[in-house]
Amino acid sequence: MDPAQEAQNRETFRQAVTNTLERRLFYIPSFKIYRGVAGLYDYGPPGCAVKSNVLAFWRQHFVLEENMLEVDCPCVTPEVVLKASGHVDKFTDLMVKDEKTGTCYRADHLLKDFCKDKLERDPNLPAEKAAEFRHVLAVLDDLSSEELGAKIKEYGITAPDTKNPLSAPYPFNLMFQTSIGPSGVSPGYMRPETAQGIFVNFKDLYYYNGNKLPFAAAQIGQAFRNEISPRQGLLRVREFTLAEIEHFVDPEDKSHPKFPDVANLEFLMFPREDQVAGRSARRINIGEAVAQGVVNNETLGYFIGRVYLFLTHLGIDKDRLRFRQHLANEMAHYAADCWDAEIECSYGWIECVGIADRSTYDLRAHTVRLT
Ligand SMILES: Nc1ncnc2c1ncn2[C@@H]1O[C@H](COP(=O)(O)OP(=O)(O)OP(=O)(O)O)[C@@H](O)[C@H]1O
Repeated sequence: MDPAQEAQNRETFRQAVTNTLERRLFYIPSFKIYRGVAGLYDYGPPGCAVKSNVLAFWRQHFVLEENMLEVDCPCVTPEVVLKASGHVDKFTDLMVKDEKTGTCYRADHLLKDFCKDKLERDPNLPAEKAAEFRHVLAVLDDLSSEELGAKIKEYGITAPDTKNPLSAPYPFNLMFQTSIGPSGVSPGYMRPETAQGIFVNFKDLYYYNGNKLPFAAAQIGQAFRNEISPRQGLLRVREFTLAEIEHFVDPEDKSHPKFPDVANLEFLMFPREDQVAGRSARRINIGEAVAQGVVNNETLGYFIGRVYLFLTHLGIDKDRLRFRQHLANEMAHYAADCWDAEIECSYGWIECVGIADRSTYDLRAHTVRLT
């Protein structure tokens, strides 16, 4: 089937599924009677039931089976915590503005849409150009602000709704700001991740664990990100439930006693080198990936394996599940190595779980702030 027809069929199928889910109240655009707010959704009765089943299984698979220490921390977080963690200065996406209307777009999304559209819908695209667009898609997350701006200019990309020219890309902080208390002098943010609640409690949790490493702490709760232009339905929203684990390990010894339990698993992996070279994801044995240094250490490998088991038990097709290593620039400000579990759906490969070796970044950051 030609690519344009395939893209059209995918769109029609997705529309049908979306309509059914909305009609049956799996989810509803929030504040719909007031015309809604982009990126905010309510779950109706069946949606609540699915969500609560998934979270119950998550708690069983990770927290209970691994004896993790569960915590439950506030969503409103004082600025000092998120300043120390780096989120105030670095939790940004690159944004471009329609120069006439001021409408904002995520710069990387516009470039991605442009390249995908050319590849899918232009039957006369020369092979050389097709290879170039494929390369841009492969390294998209690695592009700097200047490189993104240059590509947008080179390809003549304009605002999707008006075709007006776009500004140069600039960073936009994704956190919702607020103030704590009536005086307005105590700034705070709605947490963009639940992990910081675990890090600031590290000392007490370590004590609770008998002053012994390794141990893991877990938290399920709401996270808030003021996404620039949310789309893709429930996949990219401004408030969502995160289930996070922080596993604390001796930085000099990242072996994991239960690694042999997962070492024989084999699944699709997409290491950094393969992405840059334009190769496809391939089946790799996780034991070998760790032995060859493709995955940095046993602890990271163990959790990649456990996430694979979690997702496939939930019913995710193993042929549509891959673990993709972050490119060098793509990694969040805190990560030393990072692998995303991505699931292929009608929007393409979508990140569903991030598994990062955050090294000592967070504990150091809070320690430095307090000394
Ligand atoms: N706006 C969002 N809406 C829904 N889920 C999200 C959103 N942002 C992140 N997630 C999910 O939370 C997980 C952990 O977030 P993480 O900080 O790793 O995302 P991220 O790498 O910042 O996302 P991206 O780079 O795509 O913006 C992701 O794997 C993703 O599944």
